[in-house]
Amino acid sequence: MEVNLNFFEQRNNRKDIIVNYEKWLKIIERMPNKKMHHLITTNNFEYMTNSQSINIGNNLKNRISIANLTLDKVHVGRFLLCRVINRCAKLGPLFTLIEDPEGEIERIALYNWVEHTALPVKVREKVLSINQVSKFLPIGTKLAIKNPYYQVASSFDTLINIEGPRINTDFDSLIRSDVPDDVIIIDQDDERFNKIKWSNDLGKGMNVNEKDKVYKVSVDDEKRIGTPDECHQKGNKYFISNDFAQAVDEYSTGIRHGLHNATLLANRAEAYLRLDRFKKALNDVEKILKRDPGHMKAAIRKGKALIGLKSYQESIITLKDLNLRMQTKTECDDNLITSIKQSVKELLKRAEMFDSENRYGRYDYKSIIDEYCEKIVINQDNDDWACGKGPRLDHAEYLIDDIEIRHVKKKGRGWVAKRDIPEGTLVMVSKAFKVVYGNEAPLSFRSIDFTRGYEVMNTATHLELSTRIARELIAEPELCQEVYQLYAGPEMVPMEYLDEKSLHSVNMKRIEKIVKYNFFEPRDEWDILYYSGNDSRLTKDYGAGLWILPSYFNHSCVDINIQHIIIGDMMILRSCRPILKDEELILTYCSPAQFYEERSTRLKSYGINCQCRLCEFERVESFRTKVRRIELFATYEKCLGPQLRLSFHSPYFDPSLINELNDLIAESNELRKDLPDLNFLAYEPKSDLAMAYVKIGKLRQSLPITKQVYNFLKTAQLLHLTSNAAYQVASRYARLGQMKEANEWFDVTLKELAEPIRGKFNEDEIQWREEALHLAKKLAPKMIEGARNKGLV
Ligand SMILES: C[S@@+](CC[C@H](N)C(=O)[O-])C[C@H]1O[C@@H](n2cnc3c(N)ncnc32)[C@H](O)[C@@H]1O
Repeated sequence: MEVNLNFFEQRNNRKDIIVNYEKWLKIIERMPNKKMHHLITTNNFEYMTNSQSINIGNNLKNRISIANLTLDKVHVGRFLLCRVINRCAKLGPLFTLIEDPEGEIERIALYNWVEHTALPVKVREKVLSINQVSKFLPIGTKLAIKNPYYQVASSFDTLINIEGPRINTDFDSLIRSDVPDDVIIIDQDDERFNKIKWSNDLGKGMNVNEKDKVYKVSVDDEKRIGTPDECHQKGNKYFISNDFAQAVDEYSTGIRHGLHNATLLANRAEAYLRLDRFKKALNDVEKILKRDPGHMKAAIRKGKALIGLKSYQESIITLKDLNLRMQTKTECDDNLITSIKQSVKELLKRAEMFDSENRYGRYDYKSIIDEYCEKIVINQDNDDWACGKGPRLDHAEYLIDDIEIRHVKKKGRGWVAKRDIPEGTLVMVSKAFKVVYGNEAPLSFRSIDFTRGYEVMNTATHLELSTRIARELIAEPELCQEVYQLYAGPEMVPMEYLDEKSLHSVNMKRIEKIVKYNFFEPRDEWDILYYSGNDSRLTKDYGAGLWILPSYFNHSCVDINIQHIIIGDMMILRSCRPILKDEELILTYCSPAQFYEERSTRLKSYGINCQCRLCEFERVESFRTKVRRIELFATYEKCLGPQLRLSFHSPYFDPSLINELNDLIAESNELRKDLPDLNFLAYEPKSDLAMAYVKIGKLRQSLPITKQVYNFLKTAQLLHLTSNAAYQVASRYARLGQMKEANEWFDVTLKELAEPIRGKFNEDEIQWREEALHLAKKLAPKMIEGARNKGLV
């Protein structure tokens, strides 16, 4: 990392460090809760896991002072004796200022410590005020930090800066510890440390008062415990402001002190539902219904909780029963009853839809795409989803009965066909276990990982994903096994060898590995956002998500038989060619259009030595051929391509470019003559060649080349590009006035766009065009606008 190290040569003096720190605390104090919440979400930048056991007693020989810390070094086997001299703040880690006995002071960041050591599970997701968090380490608390890491970190200001740090200027020094067991709180009476003289007085009122020393606090401690009624009101207040976790806390306090209170339980159930804690919601409503089977709100919430728990049939029974009871309630048919009747009807419809999706794979793709387009909108001013949770869609999962997970030679587990599967079959619909979209990684950590230098990567998104998975598992430990059974790399023992305790406890290291080997990237597949002028982070940063069942598909660069499409948080997987009984189902983890070196570097990081047709061929390709292909590519990327793009947009087109393109294509064909269906280098120059002929008015010459591009993309299975290629053929026919052919090719375009999502249209389907057009209008509005101008729509 290129950090201006001069900075450290003139370390700020004690007073400046304190003043800066306090200024920073003030900014945090004034920050709205919502933004704080965004900043606290990343909490795991682990630099080491094998903490060394150090004796911090005997003669304190392993003690190191701040002045002796070396930058960018983990001081393994040493410990830093220090005491807290200011208040704490928690963003990702817990930050505070410390001084050592020599009187040197420094900022410190304790990662994971609050989560593992001090904070009750139920308050982990909350934003803690500086006063609340300062109770963990009151001023004067003495600490021994084992294996301290003196790090170059972003300055405190940039931690809360929307833009993130400006490399080279916004860096500072920081002592950090990632392993909670490395942070030892020293008892005031610990004799080993009593003889140590501290060069500074903490000053009046700064000595730690034993009764202030609260290492395990609950946010509730601050409040007087109210009556059930007060808790109810407070809970409702939080509920209305969408703070459902806090509302649950209030209702829970009320329930604890008010024995059985149906209203509190019903409200808490609704708050749990909003937090997707369906089991807890179900528990609450079951308690109510046991005493009062006629409690309508409880019955509705039971229906909702059962949908959340994927017990669709049970939900339908509950809701139908309620519906029946509602019909008889004619005598008191007031507004409330009418609105409950309406809710029950709608909920029942949803439960029936989920049931049909889940059992038969019957999805209404039109409404799914409508829902996606509605939910993907981002507020222009604040980068937040216009629609609450973003494009997380409300649908059930589906798994065909014709496939199963089996052991596959040299690949571990994989999906295998139990029977023959025709092309275009829906084999699976999966909802993300957790997903982080490009705009959701915490602001200041989005594109730069401070610990690993300048590399711009999606690691911050991966860490955010790991953190969210960990939080989910903390709340629902029974889900651990679902996640832990996924491949976690060669260095992690398979789940079968984990003991009972490990099967139910959150293991961040394992989660990070699982994310590394199994993540998928949700992206704007159809450029809807791009074309709608939405310049949000979502168009630039890919997100990352974990989908459980799709994680068992193995990879091949080419000749795949499964195509996967991500719509919001929903992954749709279809066969893209016929699959035979006992054949493995494979999809691709990377684009075959990349060079072998790029692909194999990425695949190596997954431990894959790919044996596909393309990799096998490219591995033995002569060095000369390889170099020539790279040269051709460079010529196209750096010279010819940009020149062409300029010419396409200017009134004059230089026809000599056509010769250059033809030469380049001919040579790349020659280099790949043994594998013509996989000459990925040629298809972009070929598209340009077709366009060049259009430009000089030779449309007839352009047509066969455009068709070749389409056919190549189709056989090479670059299926996300085929609809656009088909559209080029249609438009060229339209320009020639051959409307019959133009319309035929526009039909191909619509099918290429819609079929990966909704499956093959039947030959005799009359309405197919209407449905395909509906999807195309939503997903490719720009293309449809063009088609309309050409008289194709
Ligand atoms: C997402 S998982 C796929 C399921 C995995 N095979 C399992 O047993 O859970 C990815 C891992 O599967 C293995 N894998 C996937 N495709 C492979 C291939 N073509 N050749 C060898 N190993 C492969 C690699 O170990 C890779 O890191």
